[in-house]
Amino acid sequence: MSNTMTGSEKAAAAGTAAEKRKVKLEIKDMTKHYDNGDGVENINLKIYEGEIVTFLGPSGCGKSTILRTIGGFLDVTSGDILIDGQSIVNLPPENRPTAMVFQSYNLWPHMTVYENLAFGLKLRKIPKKTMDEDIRKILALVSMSGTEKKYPGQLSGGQQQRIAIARSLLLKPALLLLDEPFSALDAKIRQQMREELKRIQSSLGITVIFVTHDQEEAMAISHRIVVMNKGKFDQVGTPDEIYDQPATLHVASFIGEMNFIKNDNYTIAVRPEDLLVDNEKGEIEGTVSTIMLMGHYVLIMVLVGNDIVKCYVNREIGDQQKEGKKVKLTVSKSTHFPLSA
Ligand SMILES: Nc1ncnc2c1ncn2[C@@H]1O[C@H](COP(=O)(O)OP(=O)(O)OP(=O)(O)O)[C@@H](O)[C@H]1O
Repeated sequence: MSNTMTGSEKAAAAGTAAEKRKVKLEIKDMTKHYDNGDGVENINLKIYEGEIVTFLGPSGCGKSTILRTIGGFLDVTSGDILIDGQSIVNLPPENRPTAMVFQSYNLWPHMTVYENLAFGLKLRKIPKKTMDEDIRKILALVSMSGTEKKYPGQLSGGQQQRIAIARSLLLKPALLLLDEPFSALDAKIRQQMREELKRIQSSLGITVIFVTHDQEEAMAISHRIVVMNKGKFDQVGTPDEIYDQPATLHVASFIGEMNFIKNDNYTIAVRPEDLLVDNEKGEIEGTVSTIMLMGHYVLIMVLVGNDIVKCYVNREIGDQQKEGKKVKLTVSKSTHFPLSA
């Protein structure tokens, strides 16, 4: 995609490309209410072949509920779910063309890696020669060649999760469902696993639905993100679109760093990197309260009225500032929300 495109042009281009692709999953007016009334309401969504779509939102917003209704672990209250144009809501999980990977790897501890991987294939009566070949290939794909004889207890968390993903992929699902698959892993391994997942997904062209409450993870791996809040969709869009044009205050506050500056009519949402800090020119007056060197950039906290406004500036500009000094800020890009929103 051209670097000269604006965020909205990129989003439109991505949208057009998505429209041309085959719809893999369609959720139509789906509602799932638990007995206590909690759940999700009137969910509508199309996911296209070869996409990674992430459900992102705070704990309890309904991400896992939707994933489980797709996987068949929960019945829907009303509405329909279709994969490749066929309704799946009346099928048990084992008859759906989906495979689910959970946060806890769910490998059988008494079985070797090979036996864990072979289990589902044996149930499908796949001939041994084909099975061995498939297992060899999938282990290579998840960078775990040569581990066939190991037991899960002899593998690290990240390695166990690679095997769990390999096990799901062996069943050649139409849709791979991943429920917070990396949240038990430490930060560095987690980041590696994101890259691995993207590589695996693009080499197989498989359609993936990913659930996380980690916005950075969602931004890093997704073609599109569904931002959820209290059982509903707040916004569905590409990472660029969600970051540059948040549709609601919730999306604006949930994704990335954001300042909220109120005037008489609006709340102005402005990212720290979209504020220019100057000694003379600028529309907003404030006083530098703190300066922090963050590595390749500097965080300047500016007191505006009673609010602290965060600004990211380069080191050259950072070096010109001093705590206690009066400065002026210019907003280069922002989103306005009515005060009642
Ligand atoms: N089995 C259940 N019975 C009753 N209510 C439930 C049940 N499972 C979930 N809920 C409620 O439904 C809502 C959505 O829960 P869900 O687990 O889908 O959220 P989530 O976004 O996946 O959260 P988390 O990130 O914590 O897993 C919450 O209010 C939760 O309390």
